[in-house]
Amino acid sequence: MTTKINETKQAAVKAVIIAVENQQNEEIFDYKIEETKHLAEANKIKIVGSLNQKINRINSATYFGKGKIQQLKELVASSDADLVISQDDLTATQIRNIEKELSGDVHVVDRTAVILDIFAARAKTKIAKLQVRLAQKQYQLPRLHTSLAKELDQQAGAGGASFTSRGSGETKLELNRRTLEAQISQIKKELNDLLEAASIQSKQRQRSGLRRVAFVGYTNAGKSSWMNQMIKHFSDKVASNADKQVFEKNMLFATLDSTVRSIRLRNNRRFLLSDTVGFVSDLPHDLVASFKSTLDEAKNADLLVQIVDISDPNYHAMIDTTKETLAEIGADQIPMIMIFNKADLAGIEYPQQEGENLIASSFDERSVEEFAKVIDQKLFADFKKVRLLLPFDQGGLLNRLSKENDILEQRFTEAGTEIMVELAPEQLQRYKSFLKA
Ligand SMILES: Nc1nc2c(ncn2[C@@H]2O[C@H](COP(=O)(O)OP(=O)(O)OP(=O)(O)O)[C@@H](O)[C@H]2O)c(=O)[nH]1
Ligand SMILES: [Mg+2]
Repeated sequence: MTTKINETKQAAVKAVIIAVENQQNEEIFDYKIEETKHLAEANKIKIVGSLNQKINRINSATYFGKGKIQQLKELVASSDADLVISQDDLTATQIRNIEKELSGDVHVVDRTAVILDIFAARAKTKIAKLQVRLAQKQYQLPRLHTSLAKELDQQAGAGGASFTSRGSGETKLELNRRTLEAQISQIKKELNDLLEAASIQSKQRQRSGLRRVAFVGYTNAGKSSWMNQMIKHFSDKVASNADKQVFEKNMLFATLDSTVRSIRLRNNRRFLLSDTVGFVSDLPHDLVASFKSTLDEAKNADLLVQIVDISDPNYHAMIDTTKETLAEIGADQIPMIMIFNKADLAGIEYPQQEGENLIASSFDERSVEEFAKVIDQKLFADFKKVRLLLPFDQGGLLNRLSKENDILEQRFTEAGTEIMVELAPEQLQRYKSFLKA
């Protein structure tokens, strides 16, 4: 029976959430506290209490007012908490002042720090790691001279992450602004080089003329699961990694990189499908900025498919969160349909079309087939079936067309190759001189 010892050894960090409630956030206040709880849990932090104050203005020195800080002290002591997590971003002064009030080893962080921590722990690829490092450093910059800043740097340097769950041994190293700025530009440079190499691929895709669809939505809604189902059933087996599945897991922010796969429907219509990072409310601006290239996958899509976990009681708020994040990355004008996913858990009949949207489960083959139909109708609605006559010296065109479109008929005549093909409006424009009267 060593479990007891193991338990104490790995005892989770215990934290108290503090939040300010005002007219702007009262409607979504509970949802956001709930969200922070989940974020903390994802970092193996146990929430042992929460405290909120109804004030219209946050105290610039101590976040809460005087009396509330007193209550916080008592709560932290009685619940034996090691950490305080603020719902709003804190300044260096606020962190320092609250920590002083609490004394002892209790640390104060904000929700943004918790999110950065999760991202740091999840990042696997070189690009994702650098993107997180960049966001961390930028977050650190205005918070220099707090205990957090020192520790952050120490952790990042060691390749580790967690700065909400404190390790022991604080560094003596005093970081100055210039060192940090130099590190930031170094990371940016490294990242740019890597992204440049990667963007050659994405430019090639852009030029390919294939329609692009991106899964978007709240974290853990099932985007990667849908991606994998589409790869399994509709993969266009031309590229070497065409069948390669993506990582899906019941955890927040399982996906930090975007993946693009070529999909071929049963009627041979083709498009590019991408899976990308999930959203959460108030995603830190630094993170959004450093994940720009990853999020561009959504921004450059012709159609967005928002995956919604309809079994979650907060799914309406999650839809709003997704809408706000899409607006922040400049993708709110792109046409969008919804998959109300996890209908199996919600006890709703599926698959079921509701207007352009689908109630479904990614676990269900019929749902996947139904989604293929929905996509087919939506994505290719403006395609036109035409006959082209391509002179024999235009072999390149025929080659290109057969890569992007399904050649429905083909026959050789004296004047050239006559084909019947379905074209997108922009292709129709491009090939109009070859239209057969
Ligand atoms: N019951 C049920 N579970 C599902 C369904 N679709 C996905 N899941 C589960 O939901 C969890 C999250 O799935 P993912 O596909 O990783 O979610 P995601 O949206 O990619 O999440 P992030 O990458 O973290 O943003 C996994 O445990 C899946 O097995 C579904 O239709 N029904
Ligand atoms: Mg995912």
